[in-house]
Order: sequence, then structure tokens, then C-alpha cells
Amino acid sequence: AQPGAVKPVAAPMRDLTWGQLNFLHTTDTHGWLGGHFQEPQYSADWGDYISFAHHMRHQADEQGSDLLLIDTGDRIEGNGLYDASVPKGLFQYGIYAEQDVDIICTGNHELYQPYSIDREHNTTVPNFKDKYVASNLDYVDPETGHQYPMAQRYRRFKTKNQGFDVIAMGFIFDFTGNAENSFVQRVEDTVKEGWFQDLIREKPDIFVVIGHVGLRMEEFEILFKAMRKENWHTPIAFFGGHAHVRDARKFDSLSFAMASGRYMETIGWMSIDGIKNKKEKEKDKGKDVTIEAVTPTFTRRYIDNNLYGMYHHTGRNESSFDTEHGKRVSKAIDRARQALNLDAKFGCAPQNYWMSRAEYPSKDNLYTLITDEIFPDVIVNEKRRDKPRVALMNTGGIRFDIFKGAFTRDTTYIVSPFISGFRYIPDVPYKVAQKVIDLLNSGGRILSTNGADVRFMAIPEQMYPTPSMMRMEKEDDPHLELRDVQKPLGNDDDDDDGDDDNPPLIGGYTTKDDLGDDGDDTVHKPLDFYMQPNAIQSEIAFPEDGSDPETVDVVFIDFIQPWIIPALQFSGGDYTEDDVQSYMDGTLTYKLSKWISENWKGEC
Ligand SMILES: O=c1ccn([C@@H]2O[C@H](COP(=O)(O)O)[C@@H](O)[C@H]2O)c(=O)[nH]1
Repeated sequence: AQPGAVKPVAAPMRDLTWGQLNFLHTTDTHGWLGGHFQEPQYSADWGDYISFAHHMRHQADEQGSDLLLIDTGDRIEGNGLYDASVPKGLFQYGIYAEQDVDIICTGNHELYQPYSIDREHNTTVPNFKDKYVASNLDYVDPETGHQYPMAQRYRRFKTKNQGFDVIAMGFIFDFTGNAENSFVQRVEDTVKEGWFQDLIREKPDIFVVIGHVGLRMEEFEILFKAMRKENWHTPIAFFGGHAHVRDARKFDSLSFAMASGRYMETIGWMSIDGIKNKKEKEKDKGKDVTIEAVTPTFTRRYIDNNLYGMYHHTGRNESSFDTEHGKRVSKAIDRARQALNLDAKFGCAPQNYWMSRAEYPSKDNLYTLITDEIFPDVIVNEKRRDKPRVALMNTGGIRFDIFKGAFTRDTTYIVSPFISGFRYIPDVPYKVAQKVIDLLNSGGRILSTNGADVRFMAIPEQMYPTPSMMRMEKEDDPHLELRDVQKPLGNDDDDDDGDDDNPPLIGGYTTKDDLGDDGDDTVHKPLDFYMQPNAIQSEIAFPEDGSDPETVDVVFIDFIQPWIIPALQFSGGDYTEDDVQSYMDGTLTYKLSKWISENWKGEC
């Protein structure tokens, strides 16, 4: 772990089940290679993960099973380690590449900016060579316009110990927000490609389909159906991401999918037993047993990313766990963090502000802080200071909670990593402008059928409800409170009895998935989760007498322009992109850090 990170706490643990073929899975790490400094259960860093994987591979070798490492993208954006350097990712790419990942693919965050697409193309793909798979993603050379696969479309290889013949593919969901030097092919089109149709007729021992795809999105279903149509008997293991949730889904008795959370909080574990290799299948045929009889068994665990759990699962301890390689990488992270001055303090948060652990609006809710305190101060165009205005942003633009205490350079990027600034449409009749926020929050179908799916403004966890989310108690409450759903860990352990042999439960993920509710490796106390709106709004410089203004400036974070224009049109405003202007200089990230340094001056 990094110097200064809180130590993990003891907790009741569930063991890992090993099979013939085993996997460790990371996804949506978003630059959190240093781990979580303030949350004990997620405080291991990338160096620790390297040591962990080393011991687990060793264990696999000893027992003659296989272990593969998977990563399903969104490795960047969301932490100072990536975002604070110029150019972005100066240290991140090299540190990440120290882990020996066996199958790796791309996420949407690698594709938002031309720069990060180039880095993927000229750095990550060469770093991982034949391990990188890009089944529906092309790179487009900005100079020549030449379009070609970002990496190989699939990977076929034999596992080290069992000699399983594996065919692996790597997808990204049908993402449309990618920059022009990339091309994402819709999955429904990829499955019609000749190479795909030929491949799925092969008879490997197992297909491993990885993707930056939420398990409840349709892309994996399309792939599963296309594959099963031509290949009834080959097991398929899916690894997904993007939705930032722990989840597992069973497609049929031979196919299983898991997703492993976000931000280096979770390391996914899947094991498969009962896979038959070619020789065994032939033997069965001799005994007149048909190959239909192959029924693999799948298990999954969501490992909390901390050293207590890593010691537990490897049977090691403080003196026997670290490898030289792991220690070297932890040191490199520390050096990078210092070079980037990530601990530089901008201010002291007077309390915790939660994204979804507190209801919106409420005094502990981070979005309430933004609408009530930050926006009124920072959303100002000097020439239009006195003009009444509504200022809008999407809740997905905020990525993490603010904890009481030091708010650092690192925290700034953790909370607000994007480079979005503010635009506006001047002098919109208020009777038109006032309808926009409701359309963004509840006019889902109207906007979505017009190509602006409002789910994609919200935090990823809310985009595709999982079984955890379904476990609701107050179904008709607009600010739905969900009990027992997965939420990050809190230090609110009021059961502490100080008894280490029988550790008290600490708040954290209590995942429910298609296999049940015993997936988390750590038994947690559930935390509350409140659904948040897709977008929030401040009304600024409105008439003091409480009357409605005639017109307002509609100011919005640039990311939501594709929703704002149709919402204005549905509200009766005849606006197009041509009416949009820049409102002020500076990104949300910059405005936020400036506000904090001016307003949270206390000691911590
Ligand atoms: O510039 C941006 C980019 C993204 N968002 C929000 O993030 C989610 C996607 O998050 P993932 O990590 O890819 O799951 C997107 O739907 C937006 O809500 C943003 O606000 N600004």
C-alpha cells in the first residue's frame, strides 16, 4: 500500500474456490493505481496487486490449474495519477503495464479524447502486444484516414498448465461518444462479420469474451445468442465492466458473466471446473458419452482490494507477501504521486459529502453542495453577471464522494476528472427553460427515442439496474432508498466490540447477483443508497421578490449539450447548436478547486 494510506481492518472472510481455470479481473480502474488512501478496505495499490497475482499464479502452478488476468478497460481518467500530469498519463501507462495481464481491451474513457486514443494505440497496445484484443474497435490514422483494427480481433492460446485451448475476444459497448481517430463497430454488426462467424464455429475448450460492457446491457446478450446459435457446447466466460458495479449473470448452464466494480475497490475472481479438453472429450466419445455432457461449474468472488484480504487468500503475511517487483511498483507510484504533488492541500472539507449515500437534496449530499453553494459562486460571466440564469450539469460528471478532511490536488481529479467547461444559450424565455430539468430527469422516453438517452447523464451505477439495485424497499419513492445495495465502504462501524477473533462488520458492498448474495469476499454491513437525478440545476440571480424572470441564460456543462438542445426543443424553444456560445473560461474541475481553496480554509 502507499505511504499514508489507512491500514485495512479485519473482517469476516469468504474463501476463494479454485477450479481448473481461474481468473483475476480488474475493470474501470480509472487511474486509481495508488489505491484508496482514506478507505481501509480498498487501500492496496497496483504493486500489491502485482504481488498478489504472483502468489496466486504460483498457487495455480503448484496445483496444476491455470490463472489468467483480465482487464476490461477504463484504465484512465478519474485520479490525479492519470489526470494531474502534463501530458495526462505521464506515469500511469508505464505503471499499469507492470502487471502481466493476459487479456485486455478498451473502455470508453480511452476513447473520449484523440490524445488518449493515440496513447492506447502507440503505448498500451504495444505494451501488451498479443494480449490486447479489439474485436469491434479500429484506429483511424489522423494523417492518412487509414482505418485498421486497434489490435488483433481475437486471441487463441493454450493455457500453461492444463493446456486448455482458449479463444478470447475483446469488445466495447456500442459507444458513440468516441473521438474521430477511432471507430467503434456496433456489436450487432460485428457478429455478422466473416471472421466472427468463422471463429465461433471453432471448437476451443472455452471462449473467453471480455468487454467494456455492463452485464445488463444488450451487447453481451447479442454476443451470447450469436455464439450459441452456431456453437451449442463450448463454455463461455464473460468479463464485463463500464457500469461500476459488482455483478454476475448466468446466460445458460455453460456460460457465466461477471463484472468487478470500479476504482480498484474490487478484484474479481472467477473459477471454472469441469472444462474438458480435446483429449478428454475424445475419451468420453470412446465411452459413448456425448460431449453434451460437459457441464462446467462456475464460481465468483468480489475481492475487496486490501492487504488483509490478499494475505488471507494467499496464506501469507506482512513479512512474506511483498515481492520485489510489487515493492518496486508501489515505490514508483509513490514517486509519481510526489512528482505530481498530489497531496498538495487546497482546503479542508468540513464534513463528508456523498454522491448516493445521502438523499438529494440534503445537507450531506454532494450535488446539493454544488447546486446550493458552489454554482451560485462560480457560474458567472462578468458581462452578464446580473442576468438571471439556470446552471445545469449531469450527476455523472461527479465521480466520487468528498470525505471530511484534506481536499487535495488528487481529490480534485477524483471528484471531477473531466475537461468539460460551460456553455450557454442567452435569453431563453423562462417558460421554456424551466421545463428542461424535468425533461432531463423524468422525460427519459421522449429524449431517449430522439437519440439522447438520459441514463447516460447519471452515475454509471444507476444506468443498468442489477439484482442488488432491485432489492428495493420503497419502490414508489422518487428518491428511492435502496437497502443492502452495493456501496463503497464507510468507517461508520458502530458495532465495534474490539474483538479481533470475531471481527465486527464494516460497511461495504453487499452484492446480490444471479448466483445469490454470497459473492463478496468480505462480509459487510450494508450501506444505504439513494437514487440521484440525472441532472441538477441552480437558479442564480433570480428576482429577489420571488417572481419568475422573463428570460434566463441557460448555462450548462458542455458534456450535456446533446441533451440540452432537444430538451429545449421539446419545451417549445426553437434552438439549435448554432445558438450555443462559450459562457466562461475554465473547466468545472478548475472552478471546483478554486472554490474550495477560497471557501474551505480551515485546518485539517
Ligand atoms: O466527459 C464526460 C465523460 C463522462 N461523463 C459521465 O460518465 C459516464 C460514463 O462513465 P463510465 O466511467 O464510462 O461508466 C457518462 O455516462 C457520464 O455520465 C461525463 O459526465 N463527462
